[in-house]
Amino acid sequence: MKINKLIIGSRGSELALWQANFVKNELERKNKNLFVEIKIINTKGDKILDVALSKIGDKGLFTKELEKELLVGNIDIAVHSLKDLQTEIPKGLILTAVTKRHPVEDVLISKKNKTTISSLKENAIVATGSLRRKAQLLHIRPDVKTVELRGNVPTRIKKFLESDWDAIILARAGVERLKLSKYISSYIPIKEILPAVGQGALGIEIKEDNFFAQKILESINDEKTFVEVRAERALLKKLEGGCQVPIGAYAELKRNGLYLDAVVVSLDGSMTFRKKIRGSKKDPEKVGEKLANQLLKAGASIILKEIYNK
Ligand SMILES: NCc1[nH]cc(CCC(=O)O)c1CC(=O)O
Repeated sequence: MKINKLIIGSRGSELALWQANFVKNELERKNKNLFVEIKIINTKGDKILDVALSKIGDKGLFTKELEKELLVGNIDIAVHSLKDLQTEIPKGLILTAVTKRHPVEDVLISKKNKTTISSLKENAIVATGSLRRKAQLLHIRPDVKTVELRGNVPTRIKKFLESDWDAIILARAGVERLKLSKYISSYIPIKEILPAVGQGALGIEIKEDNFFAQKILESINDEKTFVEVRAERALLKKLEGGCQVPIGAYAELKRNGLYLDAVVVSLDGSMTFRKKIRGSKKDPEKVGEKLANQLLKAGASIILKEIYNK
């Protein structure tokens, strides 16, 4: 009996390892005689911990080292949080599969249960490193003061508990995967804060000529999620955004079509452009590009120009 082996490369954070182990277990469950090993690879994003993400401004901060290892053949599979994976995949690599999405929304963590964005006290202090969260939050609550927050998910929660801040915002997916749900005060409705493109899904990258890995990974691909995130990623690509731009988007494949809802917000929250369209699931990229163009035309181009020129 032949035993086949695949090597997953993963960042070393607790969340990344949870995700890599999830993929390993799913692959081994669905493919008898397959053995999957996990190899930890440190990325620039894991090393630079004292600078605001928005200031490092480097696309592929959490992914480049993993991609190098793929290209030289030291690993077969890179597992990423899809939202950290840049829209432009390097030559020689492909995004071959995405896993079924976790609930996509962000959550509010405060020191009191059930706190929501609207029930935060006046002039509350909210910590977040994400321009997307900050801008959308300020749009609803211009009185709120935001402060920078970085680090892995458990570190951010720890920093929060030791601080005098009123709340922090995190992705529901990461908090729930690490079994930290008891800290969640409320789920933030999509109509208040749109998630990051790809939030809640795992993106699986391989070398384009690794046909064995490609075949095996079909077993864990979720086609519905793939169609949704293709629309979201096409929108982001058209808006030329990396992970550090105030853009939120959420696509949903329903019986009667592919819906895409997206927003571009100025950094201080004062200006916002939000639109939703429905298109065909047969061409998700077209849906993403169409909505991006509509947003640009409506005025989002002013916001993006200002940000990219900085
Ligand atoms: N930017 C870091 C990051 N990348 C993926 C997740 C959570 C998992 C996901 O959204 O899929 C997080 C933490 C967070 O934003 O709270």
